[in-house]
Amino acid sequence: MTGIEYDDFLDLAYEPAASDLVCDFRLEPAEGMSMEAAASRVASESSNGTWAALHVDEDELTHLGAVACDIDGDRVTVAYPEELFEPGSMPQILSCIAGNIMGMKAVDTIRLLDCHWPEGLAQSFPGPQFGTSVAHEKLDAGDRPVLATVPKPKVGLSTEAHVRVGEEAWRGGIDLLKDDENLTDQEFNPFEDRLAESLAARDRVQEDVGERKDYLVNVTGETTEMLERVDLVADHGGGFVMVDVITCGWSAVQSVRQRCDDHGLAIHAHRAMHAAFDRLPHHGVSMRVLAQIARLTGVDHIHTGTAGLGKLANEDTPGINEWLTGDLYGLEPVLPVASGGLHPGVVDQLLEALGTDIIVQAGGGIHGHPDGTHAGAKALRQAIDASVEGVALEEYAAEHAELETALEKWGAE
Ligand SMILES: O=C(O)[C@@](O)(COP(=O)(O)O)[C@H](O)[C@H](O)COP(=O)(O)O
Ligand SMILES: [Mg+2]
Repeated sequence: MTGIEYDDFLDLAYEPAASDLVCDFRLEPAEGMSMEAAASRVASESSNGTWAALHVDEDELTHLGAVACDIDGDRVTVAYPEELFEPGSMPQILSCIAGNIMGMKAVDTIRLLDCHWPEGLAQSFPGPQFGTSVAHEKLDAGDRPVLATVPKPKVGLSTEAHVRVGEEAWRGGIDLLKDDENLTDQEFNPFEDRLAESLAARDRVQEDVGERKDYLVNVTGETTEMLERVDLVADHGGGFVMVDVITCGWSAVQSVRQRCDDHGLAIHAHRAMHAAFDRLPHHGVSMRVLAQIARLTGVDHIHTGTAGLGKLANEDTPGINEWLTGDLYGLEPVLPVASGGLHPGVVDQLLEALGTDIIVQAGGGIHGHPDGTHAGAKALRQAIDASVEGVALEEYAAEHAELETALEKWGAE
């Protein structure tokens, strides 16, 4: 017989094995609880332990206990044996490292900060099908950022109006038209009509301007319905789908990835609701970890923030982007998306902070242009061209009226 109790899950001399999944947490023990005691409870409850001491027949047990192996201030490192996990199942992994421990009384707060993925477990996931290569495999962005726009207002436009706005933006220099997160298949703008007519407009524009364009159509919905929408996108000749990965859940993302593999479609990951997990610095799951999960499960692009330049709060965009594009056992890199409150006046600072291997999305920053969508799109493209060429926006604006008007309207911050 062997006994299993909380103290068995703490070993500060333990060196993680190469095959272990190693997670970094920030935690505040409950009043009267030591950091060691709290750490052992985190390791226990997130692997195979529980609050009562257990007595199990040695012959009947596979040792799957995690180990709290380092404590540094409010940081605790826990190493998980790979046998604990079902290869290729993100929901199962999260049920361990971000499951019940998030609600334990033993800690006042707990945040999963970072994960160090072992090769075996990482490679049990497909990773992106295209990743950063979409910029030249599916579009003609070359060395500049890919440009995207969401028609605004977010919802309520008829299909006809949506397509008109898209065509104006594409003709103004935008590469990707994108649905907003709350536009799916509503009566005022039904999914298949919107899809078919937008792609027809895309084809007209491509014919005229000689530059590839595409559409990030939002397929988000019930999983079976979502997979049928993915098939429809392929039937109509689209190259991309958009999925809201947090609201859908990772198992749905994994199903969409498989279906997109069949059709050669790229996946744009929007992340509505991410802030419910990552906004509070002492609790939840960091955006860094959410981005890691997104890369493993196979999205090609994901929103990661604007390095503080936009309207939404974000954490460590440069660090997350570095992880998304760095080496990971041969998995494709993910193209980060900067979006939210952006306009031509901040483009130079944005590229300075995040580089050019990104997607820049502007909705209000294009459709709010005083001269309308087409001028707004031209102004954003001009700001990008100026910044890539290293010319100051104001100087470039002197020769480009649309950019000049945008700078007058929104300034350079
Ligand atoms: O609805 C919006 O707010 C946006 O369409 C941006 O519109 P604007 O360009 O008009 O601001 C995006 O959903 C956010 O950028 C998502 O946030 P994040 O990129 O941080 O995930
Ligand atoms: Mg939106």
